[in-house]
Amino acid sequence: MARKALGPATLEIVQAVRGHATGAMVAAVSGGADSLALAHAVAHVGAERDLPYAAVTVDHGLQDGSAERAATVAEQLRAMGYSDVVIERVEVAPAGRPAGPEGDARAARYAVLDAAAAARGADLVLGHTLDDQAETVLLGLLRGSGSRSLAGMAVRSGRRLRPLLWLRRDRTRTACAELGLQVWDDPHNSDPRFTRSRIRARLLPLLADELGPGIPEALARTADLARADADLLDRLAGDLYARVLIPSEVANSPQDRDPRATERSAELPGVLGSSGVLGSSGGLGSSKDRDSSADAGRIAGADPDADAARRPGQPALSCAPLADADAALRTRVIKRWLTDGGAAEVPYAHVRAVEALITDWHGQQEVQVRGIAVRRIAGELRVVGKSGL
Ligand SMILES: Nc1ncnc2c1ncn2[C@@H]1O[C@H](COP(=O)(O)OP(=O)(O)OP(=O)(O)O)[C@@H](O)[C@H]1O
Repeated sequence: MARKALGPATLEIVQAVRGHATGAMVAAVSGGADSLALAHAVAHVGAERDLPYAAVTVDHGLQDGSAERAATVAEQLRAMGYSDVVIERVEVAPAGRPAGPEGDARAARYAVLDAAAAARGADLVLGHTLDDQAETVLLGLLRGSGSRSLAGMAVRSGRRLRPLLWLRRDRTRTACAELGLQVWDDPHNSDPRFTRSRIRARLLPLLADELGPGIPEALARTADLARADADLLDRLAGDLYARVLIPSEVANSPQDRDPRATERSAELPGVLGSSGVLGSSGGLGSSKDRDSSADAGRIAGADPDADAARRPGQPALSCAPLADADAALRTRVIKRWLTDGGAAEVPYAHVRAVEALITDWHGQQEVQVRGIAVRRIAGELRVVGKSGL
């Protein structure tokens, strides 16, 4: 690698990598300005510290000429001093899957990038910048997400390292100009069909025009604060989950059921016919023609049908301690339990409907979540089968 004086933007990026490099590194390089500037810095720091370094570029095969582009990126990397350069061709699943082609491409990309880093015992070094972080936070806000989503990306997450997360994107472009690197601009990044592209190209510039500079930095700060909160809450929720989870052997044994629920349901014959929230068979109203005494028996665990419908090997959740818990922890526990139980994705409304079985219990029927059906039986939440949702 040529050893001439580094330009100011290049030096900033090298400093960022110096600040986080602890061992072998694999740079993930798309050929855009962020990852090319990053790749240069990884090679620079690897050489000066005698750390092994490699680079991977992923060809998703989604655009014409993608193979040639990947070959060009590989050439640029070798010219920077890389001897270990890998072009990974990935198959992206057909459109129509829940994540869509973008999500599929991302999942396939991360799978090969993570594997390349793991095979070398290296950190996977990614070129996300502060602007990417700001866009992520805005996307989360606009979707009505919780603090985990607002938390965006961490500089380090396992083997994944994002040393440029506190640098503005224009610095990487300037660095590439300083280095004489030819940058590839992904047409997807400016394609107005993608929400992220519109946020990048229109919304953030509009916010800067209307509110002045510093918005991306403020959003990145929001991510940092939200991440600290989300980490704490996730840890506390993990502890609570361990306390309220009833292993499947116990959950499936009728004699271990909470007798208080039996008493309670016996006191509530008049409301036990209420229809399950979000159930495919009904809305929120009560179905008057149901046999409330049969429901009372089912909730008390005396109905053999309820036993037959229960999924074997599925742990239950104890309702009483969850009723006393803070909502932030309760909803996290519910979401995790539903996901562990086989729910594909859990929309907020479904978490709230399951939560109502704990906090607003009046004998509801089963709640249908994505992929599974949940009921409260004898003071426990149980997965009782698959849902049609
Ligand atoms: N085709 C690719 N090959 C190798 N690395 C890539 C590729 N595309 C993206 N990367 C890596 O991921 C970083 C972020 O790129 P980009 O924002 O396009 O991807 P992303 O991972 O989908 O990000 P996000 O999670 O923000 O959507 C790049 O700087 C680069 O390090």
